[in-house]
Amino acid sequence: MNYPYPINIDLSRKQVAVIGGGKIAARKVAGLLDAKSNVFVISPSLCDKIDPAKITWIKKDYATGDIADMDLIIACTNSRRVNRQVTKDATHFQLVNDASDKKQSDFFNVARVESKNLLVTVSTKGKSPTKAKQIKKEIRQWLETRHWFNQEEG
Ligand SMILES: C[C@@]1(CC(=O)O)c2cc3[nH]c(cc4nc(cc5[nH]c(cc(n2)[C@H]1CCC(=O)O)[C@@](C)(CC(=O)O)[C@@H]5CCC(=O)O)C(CC(=O)O)=C4CCC(=O)O)c(CCC(=O)O)c3CC(=O)O
Ligand SMILES: NC(=O)C1=CN([C@@H]2O[C@H](COP(=O)(O)OP(=O)(O)OC[C@H]3O[C@@H](n4cnc5c(N)ncnc54)[C@H](O)[C@@H]3O)[C@@H](O)[C@H]2O)C=CC1
Repeated sequence: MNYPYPINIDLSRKQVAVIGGGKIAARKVAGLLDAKSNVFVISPSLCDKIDPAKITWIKKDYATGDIADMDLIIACTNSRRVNRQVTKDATHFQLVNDASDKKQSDFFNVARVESKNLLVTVSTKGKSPTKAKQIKKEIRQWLETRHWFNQEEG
């Protein structure tokens, strides 16, 4: 992604589909629940890091048509073929993240540092997620030395 357009999205009134129920799905689901979105997981299995009480679990293999009513979609099965099919099935008004192939993604997830009054996000434009994670940690260490970052008021 050479020309990213950064935005913060309010997902609290949106339906988000996560295809796949493994470790990566668990990370994406955690962020989506923090954002108060309505999460639907489409997957035959669910790892123990995803609480079925907090999502709608559609217990099946992905099939065309499953994402018809979804606003935002994250494809993170361990099959690149299935993930690619999800991108193919999406309409032009749905945004898809293919966690296994950045070239097939309309949007990327970002690393973040957050407090009550501040949100700092980090992206390497898809070049190195591990580097984004490391830079996030360094930014957090610096921010934690700033009084206003830790302030609860204001
Ligand atoms: C393009 C993007 C799309 C997206 O997922 O949105 C993407 C893609 C891919 N990631 C891969 C691997 C890893 N990703 C992580 C971690 C994170 N990845 C995240 C984002 C993004 N990852 C987007 C671009 C971000 C940017 O612009 O910098 C973070 C920041 C946010 C989040 O996931 O929510 C989160 C850190 C969260 C945090 O700690 O804060 C780790 C490390 C770890 O898990 O500890 C590894 C293993 C090490 C390695 O392999 O490098 C692979 C290869 C998969 C394979 O092997 O097939 C692909 C596929 C590809 O590159 O095509
Ligand atoms: N973007 C990112 O941050 C990262 C992405 N990845 C990618 O994510 C993929 C998934 O990784 P993990 O979660 O660790 O794999 P995993 O093996 O833990 O989980 C895979 C999940 O996909 C489900 N699944 C398989 N076929 C399916 C189908 N037809 N329909 C619906 N669900 C199906 C399985 O039931 C399982 O729940 C990796 O293969 C890799 O390509 C890996 C690391 C980081």
